[in-house]
Amino acid sequence: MWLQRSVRQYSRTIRLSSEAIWPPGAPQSQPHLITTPIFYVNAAPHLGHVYSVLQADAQHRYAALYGEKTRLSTGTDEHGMKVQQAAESLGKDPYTFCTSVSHQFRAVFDALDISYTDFVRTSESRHAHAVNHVWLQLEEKGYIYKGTYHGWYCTSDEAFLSDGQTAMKTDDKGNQIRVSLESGHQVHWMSEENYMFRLSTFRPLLLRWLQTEPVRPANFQRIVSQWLEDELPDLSVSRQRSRLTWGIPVPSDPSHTIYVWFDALVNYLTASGYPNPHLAPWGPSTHILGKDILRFHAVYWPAFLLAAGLTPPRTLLVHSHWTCGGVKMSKSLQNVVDPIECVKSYTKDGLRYFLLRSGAPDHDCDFNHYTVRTLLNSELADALGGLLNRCTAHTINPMQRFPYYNPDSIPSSVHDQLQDLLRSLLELPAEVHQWVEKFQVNKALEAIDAKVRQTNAFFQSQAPWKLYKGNNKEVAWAESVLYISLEAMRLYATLLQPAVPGLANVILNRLGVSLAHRTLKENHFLNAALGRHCCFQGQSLGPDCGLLFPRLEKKDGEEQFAVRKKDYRETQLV
Ligand SMILES: Nc1ncnc2c1ncn2[C@@H]1O[C@H](COP(=O)(O)OP(=O)(O)OP(=O)(O)O)[C@@H](O)[C@H]1O
Repeated sequence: MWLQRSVRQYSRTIRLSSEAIWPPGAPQSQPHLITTPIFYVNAAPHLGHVYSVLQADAQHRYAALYGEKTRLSTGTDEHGMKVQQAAESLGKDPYTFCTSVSHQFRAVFDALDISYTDFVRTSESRHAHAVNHVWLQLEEKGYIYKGTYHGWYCTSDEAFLSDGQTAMKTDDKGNQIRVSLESGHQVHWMSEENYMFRLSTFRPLLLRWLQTEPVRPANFQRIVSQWLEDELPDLSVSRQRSRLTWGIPVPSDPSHTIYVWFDALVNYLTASGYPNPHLAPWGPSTHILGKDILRFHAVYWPAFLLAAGLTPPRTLLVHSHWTCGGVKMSKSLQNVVDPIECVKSYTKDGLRYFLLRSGAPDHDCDFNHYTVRTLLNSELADALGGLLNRCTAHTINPMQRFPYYNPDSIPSSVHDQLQDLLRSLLELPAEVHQWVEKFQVNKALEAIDAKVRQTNAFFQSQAPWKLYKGNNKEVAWAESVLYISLEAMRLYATLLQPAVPGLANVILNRLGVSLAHRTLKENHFLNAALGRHCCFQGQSLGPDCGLLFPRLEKKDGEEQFAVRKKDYRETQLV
């Protein structure tokens, strides 16, 4: 609250006529906003972009498991020099070029079942309206002034850099060039009269915000703390229009174009409906982003929000990079993997599972097809698919139902093993919750996989198919083993919905679980084993779904597919 200005103060500074755009109505409260970065449309989407979006989608779907309403916003960042140049090189006008690439991003997100509730294009008029509005507020409050920027500019990253953020390198032609230390891209000296934002003023407030530990995992929070140890220079927030025409003009001075990162970051406000006076202005937000854009989100963005009298982000969830041959997968290096090709090879849920299960937020991961195939075969085809098949196969479950659990049937020799299994199953939702909170969905999936294997081992050790041939007590124990395994499967499928919604849906349909029983809110598992009523006992299974995830075979030449590999090591510095 110490950061939030009143709605009245916020609306007092409105100069543009919002009434012309939004009809009058009562302000509505805003559900928590989860966002991906918006993606720069200078080239087609690759697997790295998909990873950011999948992480956000998993957070959004996970909140829904607990009945929490969130919104998920993504989109495309369409202004700036790189897009202007990419369009020129193809002889297209920038808007036509942006539209076609933006559609490609959207098609990829749709192919992966990303449940976004808004897709913002920065070329939309609602976005220009939001950007103008923020700019005018900042200008009116004296946070924007005209000055002269002297310093390094990296067009590739659209970033202003200090001397210390650059280094000299020798390019492949033997020339000495200056590059950004962070990205390796070449920088150029720039001296230009433009508009400056008083970033320096906001250092104390940013330090206070940082005390709320908004940046996760902790290693990235430490990086931001280090940045804020030094004084912050003011930030150039415009380019002369004569140099950059493809962008939003400064509202009070059309001879300048608004800096592309100022423009892009405001997309999060656009997604919240800002500056619609009939909506609550800006609620809690969680931004998911790659580590390459941490400074923009952890320094500039909260400063812009604070300057506009709005609350800084509640959480920044930062992830590391996918690499190809040890080098960051990136559009400009062209060492990219095509997500659509991957969906064709591994299925939508296969790709989702691999990326979320293998990608780690705190360190880079290398992509290769052998690892994908091995992981999916082991965890989805063999372990998860195997368990589903075991407890639903007609030979083992001829009645095709959840059987009754009988505590008197438990053999004394199995007592400890059963207690262990039940305890670990009942602890699983809390364990998963803790990993998701820490932005370690990979660990959450690892925990689920471990329990799937434990359940498989339990099933195998009890061999219910043999017990069915024995006495009444043995048959009752066989039914109890089946009940526990089906309930475990129901738990896994429920918890897997945020990561692999399609596969989870297949499992829950096969188990005959109604939509009302698919959340974690007021949904209990293994009730009968805990001596409580369980509505699933005696309930029929759903229709047979066949193999859950057929094993993947190695394809000839798969090493080449989708990796459009120029010699990126050579091009890295030019
Ligand atoms: N290799 C990657 N691994 C993980 N995430 C990535 C990767 N590349 C891009 N992203 C995600 O997409 C966001 C936008 O990336 P961007 O559009 O700059 O892609 P890029 O391929 O690095 O482009 P360029 O080569 O032009 O710098 C990143 O901040 C990050 O969230």
